[in-house]
Amino acid sequence: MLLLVSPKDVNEAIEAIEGGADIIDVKNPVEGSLGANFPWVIKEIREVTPKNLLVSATIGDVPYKPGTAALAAMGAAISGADYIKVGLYGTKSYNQAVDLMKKVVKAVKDIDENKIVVAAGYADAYRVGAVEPLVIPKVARDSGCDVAMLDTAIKDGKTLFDHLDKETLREFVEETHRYGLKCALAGSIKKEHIPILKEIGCDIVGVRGAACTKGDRNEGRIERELVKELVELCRQ
Ligand SMILES: O=C[C@H](O)COP(=O)(O)O
Repeated sequence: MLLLVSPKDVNEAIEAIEGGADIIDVKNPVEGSLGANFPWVIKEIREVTPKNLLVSATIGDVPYKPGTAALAAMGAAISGADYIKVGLYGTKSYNQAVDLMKKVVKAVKDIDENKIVVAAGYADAYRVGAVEPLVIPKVARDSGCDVAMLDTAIKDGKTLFDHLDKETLREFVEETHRYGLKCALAGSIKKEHIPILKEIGCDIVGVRGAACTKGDRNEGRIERELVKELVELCRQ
């Protein structure tokens, strides 16, 4: 299982790289769960990241505005992101989510068909009125994405597993794999969750809080030693 770590600046990215993270996921936590960072931060992080490591960038917890999302995705791709993650926050149905993701896929793949597009839903979608998490694999498949992902929308200490149980997450993973796509799971993941995510066949686990000082995704900073511990658990 690969470890995706979400730094907010270049110094945190260096800690994630030195700690052995597989995917460096540029994020801006003050703008929300999947908050977008600035193009120049993505570019700077791409420049310090070894070529063999993937750089991911999230374009935000996006409203149902396909034009805005497509343009933001293009910006992330041009700034050097290999992975472009979209938080399906304002899309209220399967049809809206597919519509938006199709436009994002077109914008990104027109630049480089090898870039990876991630449709990210929320395990706690019921708390924010977003599209149901179990619809995300079909959204990803029907819009031409490469990865189906879940995170949590509200970062209040509740984890992915507080909203969806292991068997439901297993269904999510298996459906995603049936469609030939990869699966990423996140949401205040702690060390003890990693063996469970491996057991259900998850391909990529995403973390920020668990890699930060005192487990605090907002006030803490990513530390290489914490990243190393998480990497070891993913490799076991
Ligand atoms: O993409 C993954 C997120 O950065 C997860 O953040 P978190 O572990 O603080 O919930």
